[in-house]
Amino acid sequence: MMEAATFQMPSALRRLFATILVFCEVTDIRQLWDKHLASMSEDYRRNQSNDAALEQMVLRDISDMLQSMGKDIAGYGLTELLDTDGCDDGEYKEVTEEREINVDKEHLDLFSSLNNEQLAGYNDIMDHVMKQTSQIFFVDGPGGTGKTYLYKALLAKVHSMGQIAIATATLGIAASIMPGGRTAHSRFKIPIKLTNNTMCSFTKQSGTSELLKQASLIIWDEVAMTKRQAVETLDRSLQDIMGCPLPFGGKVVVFGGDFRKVLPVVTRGTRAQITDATLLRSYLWEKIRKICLTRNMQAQADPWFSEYLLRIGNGTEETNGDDYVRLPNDIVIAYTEDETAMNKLIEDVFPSLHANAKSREYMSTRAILSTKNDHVDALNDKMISAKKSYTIVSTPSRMTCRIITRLIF
Ligand SMILES: Nc1ncnc2c1ncn2[C@@H]1O[C@H](COP(=O)(O)OP(=O)(O)OP(=O)(O)O)[C@@H](O)[C@H]1O
Repeated sequence: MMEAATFQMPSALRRLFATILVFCEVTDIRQLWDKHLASMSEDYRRNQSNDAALEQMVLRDISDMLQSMGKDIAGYGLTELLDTDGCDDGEYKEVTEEREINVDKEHLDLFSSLNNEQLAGYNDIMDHVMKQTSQIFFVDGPGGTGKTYLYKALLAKVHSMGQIAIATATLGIAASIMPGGRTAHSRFKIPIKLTNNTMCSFTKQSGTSELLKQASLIIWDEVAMTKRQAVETLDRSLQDIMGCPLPFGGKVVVFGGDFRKVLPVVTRGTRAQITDATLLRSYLWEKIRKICLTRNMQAQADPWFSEYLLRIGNGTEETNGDDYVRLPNDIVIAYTEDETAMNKLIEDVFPSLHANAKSREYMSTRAILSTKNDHVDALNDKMISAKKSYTIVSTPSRMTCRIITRLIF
């Protein structure tokens, strides 16, 4: 934390703190908290001078992150997180925050560039928003087909009409790319332990309840990764606060995701148990209207690759007896004992690197992914030792899907 505090933003420090809580065995959490609270709250201090309120803001952010990792901040012996579901100046904080979300002109303009599939979905959803008629949607599309693009266009439209649109996602990273996005668990206060009867933990008089009542549109992305019980919990709670027996209390709800990707985590679960935990097995599934996006907007320049990915995701690509898919030779760099393969990988991903190393566009649109830090270090060392002033980043990036398959075998 001390090292990170010297060069990290406060939000990154808070994320690091939450990660340490979850994955490390800290002997004195309180001491770690006291030592780094000031650095973790630097950004909030600009608008908040009261120390107690400041501490609550940091606690709330860390609590949200812990919640997205399936943990409860109450179990770490930190200062108690007060329930802020209060009403100031006649309006709840949750509602004010949502109303204050700026409408991004760029996002409003996305409407004019939606492809046919996106546009059909957009019109259908907006039709229900305008008429306020109950409907659940599921935007089904493999990665790169423009689900987020569609959500951004929808959110901008609803916000521009002065109405409330709630953007959530199962994962924090997916939520963060939507305006006002929060993890679904923290936004809807979904309990960590789920049964077939659980309810969200907000009360009918709370700010969260008021926000949901006022919402014209609710978006929940990457829902394929969450357990169906979490979605069903929201369904029950919305019916309860709206006093309406229709799904989600009659709200317009848009789910999105891709069941070809990662499914919910079921500890030591069998394949059948994992499948049973998905939204596909929920009583809600048959009530959901599907919007299918099939055109890969990210890989437009490479239709073969986009179709290949689709075939793998759909399970239609030929496999051998053990369910393995053979990668075509032209996207594989064959492993060699010496450094030939590694050199080829670098040259393939970073062609004419020396000439382009100072180009932000060039460097930010390519990366080599590696499963191990040791390999990242080896690649970095190799490039740095060639007296070039750049590094390979090992973070997963949207631009790297082509590169993932170019690992050395
Ligand atoms: N209609 C469109 N016109 C131009 N670009 C588009 C369009 N739709 C999507 N894109 C671009 O395609 C890329 C992938 O889109 P997006 O991130 O929305 O896909 P996604 O389905 O959410 O992917 P993932 O599931 O991996 O998150 C982005 O760079 C986006 O800007």
